Amino acid sequence: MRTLNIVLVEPQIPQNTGNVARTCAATGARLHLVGPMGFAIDDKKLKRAGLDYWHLLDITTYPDSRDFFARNEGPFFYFTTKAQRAHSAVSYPDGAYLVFGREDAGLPEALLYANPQSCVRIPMLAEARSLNLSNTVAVAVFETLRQWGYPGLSGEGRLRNYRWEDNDV
Ligand SMILES: C[S@@+](CC[C@H](N)C(=O)[O-])C[C@H]1O[C@@H](n2cnc3c(N)ncnc32)[C@H](O)[C@@H]1O
Repeated sequence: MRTLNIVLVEPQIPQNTGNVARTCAATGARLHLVGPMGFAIDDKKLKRAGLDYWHLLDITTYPDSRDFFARNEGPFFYFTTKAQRAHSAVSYPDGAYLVFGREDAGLPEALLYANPQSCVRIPMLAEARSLNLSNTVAVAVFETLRQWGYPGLSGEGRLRNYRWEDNDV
């Protein structure tokens, strides 16, 4: 079983973190929440967006980035609109940490300039400012899981009695 780590640095909007928590719970990704955050971990909006998936979640919280980087060795991949390389051009290794910035300010520029080779961008129109944080995480998680062959996940729903024909789209 492979390990995927999702890191939210200073998230501010509880519904975004709740959505991310649900994505992590449904895929087995570990969630790391790095403070200071814009809400309390027991916020009702956070729990509501995560629905009843919290018991499936492997979650760790950190007071700040210094504590997070002291306790985790990477490899880190920084998701930022400022990167030169597309997120899908990278082969994500087992144990990868996908790192995302706060909704208003993104990741600190000093961190990005210190690690330009590890920065990736989900392609967008040049004039678009950014994607929503929780959508960005979903795209990143599923690109990584696609590369890994969806380990431990099921691609089979309940429509089992249907047989695909060659001419089905
Ligand atoms: C709402 S965005 C932050 C916007 C901020 N003004 C910026 O330019 O970074 C929140 C986070 O989502 C991620 N993100 C949003 N759009 C992205 C994209 N196209 N490629 C990579 N990461 C993206 C980044 O991690 C970003 O820090």
